[in-house]
Amino acid sequence: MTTDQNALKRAVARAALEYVEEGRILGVGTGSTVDCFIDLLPEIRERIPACVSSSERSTKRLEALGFKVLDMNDVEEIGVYVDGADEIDPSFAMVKGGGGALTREKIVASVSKTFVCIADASKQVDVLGRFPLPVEVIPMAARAVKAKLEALGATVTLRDFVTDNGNAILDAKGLAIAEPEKLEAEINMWPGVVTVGLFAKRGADVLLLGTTEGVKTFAKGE
Ligand SMILES: O=C(CO)[C@H](O)[C@H](O)COP(=O)(O)O
Repeated sequence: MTTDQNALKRAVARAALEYVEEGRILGVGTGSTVDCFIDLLPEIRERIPACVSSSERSTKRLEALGFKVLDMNDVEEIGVYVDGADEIDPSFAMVKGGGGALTREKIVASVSKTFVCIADASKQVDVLGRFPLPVEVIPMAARAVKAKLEALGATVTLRDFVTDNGNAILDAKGLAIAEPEKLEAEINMWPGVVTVGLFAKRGADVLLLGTTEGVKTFAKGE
């Protein structure tokens, strides 16, 4: 990653602070952009009673800074969820899971009112699929799910990684994802699939995009 890209990540992380609601539980995602966001949170500590987090990695970082991290089962609804993306298309559908946290990310996103995506400009695409699509699977299903992804035309690799949930990740390269919601629904149905890293049915609501001309803000449907 270049220094420029890092600067863009820090800029969108700072812009996301404005979306943190006073007195409400904050949903915190995972990744290098979110790390920048977490590192800025002490500046607005008094606004944040507690957080929920989408990974052990973010939980550790939050707790090291003195934030309370709640169990998702103790939380009914989250106001704002701030997370990154590996790709985002014009309909605000995303590919996520480059950091391996896709399942918990989807769970937190599903109970959040507003999903604020923070991303540098390199993540914006017309059609999803340039970034390999991560699929979290129960380990015994890896071979069967790999074969199904290959039948869709993907080149699939088993990531050398164990998720926070004890599962495996397949990375499917070479899919041009013209209908993300349809593909998300299809892959979700396969036996052994825990989560596909397509966030189309529940995509982002706001995109804060880091560009060389500054942070651009987009709202879904505008
Ligand atoms: O989905 C994710 C982790 O599972 C991340 O949001 C995604 O990989 C983007 O990460 P980064 O901010 O490091 O580019």
